[in-house]
Amino acid sequence: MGVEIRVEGLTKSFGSQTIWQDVTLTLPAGEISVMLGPSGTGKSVFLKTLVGLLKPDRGSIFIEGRDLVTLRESDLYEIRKLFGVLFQDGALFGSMSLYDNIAFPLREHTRKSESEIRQIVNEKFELVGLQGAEDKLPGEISGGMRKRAGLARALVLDPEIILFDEPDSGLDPVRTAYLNQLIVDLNAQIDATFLIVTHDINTARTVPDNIGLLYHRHLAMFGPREMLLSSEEPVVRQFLNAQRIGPIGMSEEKDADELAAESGQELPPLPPIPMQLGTSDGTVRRHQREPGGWCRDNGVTPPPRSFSDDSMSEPVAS
Ligand SMILES: Nc1ncnc2c1ncn2[C@@H]1O[C@H](COP(=O)(O)OP(=O)(O)OP(=O)(O)O)[C@@H](O)[C@H]1O
Repeated sequence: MGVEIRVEGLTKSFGSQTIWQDVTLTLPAGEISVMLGPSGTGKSVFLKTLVGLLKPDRGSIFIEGRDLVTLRESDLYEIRKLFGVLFQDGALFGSMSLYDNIAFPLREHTRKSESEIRQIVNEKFELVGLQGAEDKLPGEISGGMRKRAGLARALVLDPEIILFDEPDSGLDPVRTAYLNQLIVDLNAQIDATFLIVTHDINTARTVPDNIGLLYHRHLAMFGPREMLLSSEEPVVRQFLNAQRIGPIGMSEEKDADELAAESGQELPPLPPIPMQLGTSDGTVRRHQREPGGWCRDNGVTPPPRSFSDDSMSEPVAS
């Protein structure tokens, strides 16, 4: 069914380098959330902290009423079983067939028989559309297939929460579109809580229920997709619309001179809010919101032509 993750006042640093501080957000149960941010803002560190691989300096991560940050290693082990993680490169063992890679967590963490394992592994192969590739080695398949195999492995212990670390990295736009569709279909089928770290603006604009933006060592905003896509907040507006004008510079923040030079320039209008990507068979996800619902409920007028079919054909350059 998916579980809620409530993050409160989370702060992480390495030595004297603060990565982010005071991050507070709730990943709603069963919903798809995306975390965005310029390179190096600590998105991967955030994922690793959620799953308990890194310890924060301060703050709490509540899952099912327990604070992960204060748990002993033995209890943390139990909570970690709720998570499936798709790492950037799939993190597959190069010398094992895809079948053995995907069976690995079941052989390591359960006492299931080989025939039970076969049944589960076959089911996951089918779920990610990799039937027939069981005997291949990771080096023999394309990057897109490796991501699918990594996803099948992340699913094998039936997680309640799935973390995707840049699922689209290294994929061409067509493969990214297929993977995004798989993510949405999967969410409809298994109803787990999804968090996706991505750089891909089109993914961020169309796939999730919620969007977060890490910037300059803090969480600039987190909330429903329509809230961020209609936001006039300069950093959010610049990032989600892939524009040069705004506070984000080439390496970090722009300095005062750079900002002054831009001060007379008019910002391009907000592009239409696209329709959210639906499931491939038309079934409605349990947490899917009605298009325009957030804007209407909050008295926000969305940009012209939002939520129309032609808004889908206007991808934002990323
Ligand atoms: N184990 C570690 N020890 C010390 N510093 C680290 C460690 N892991 C990450 N960092 C630093 O934390 C910062 C954030 O890294 P992270 O990989 O989370 O960024 P990111 O937002 O995911 O970047 P990108 O979008 O480029 O993948 C970087 O400056 C990185 O060098």
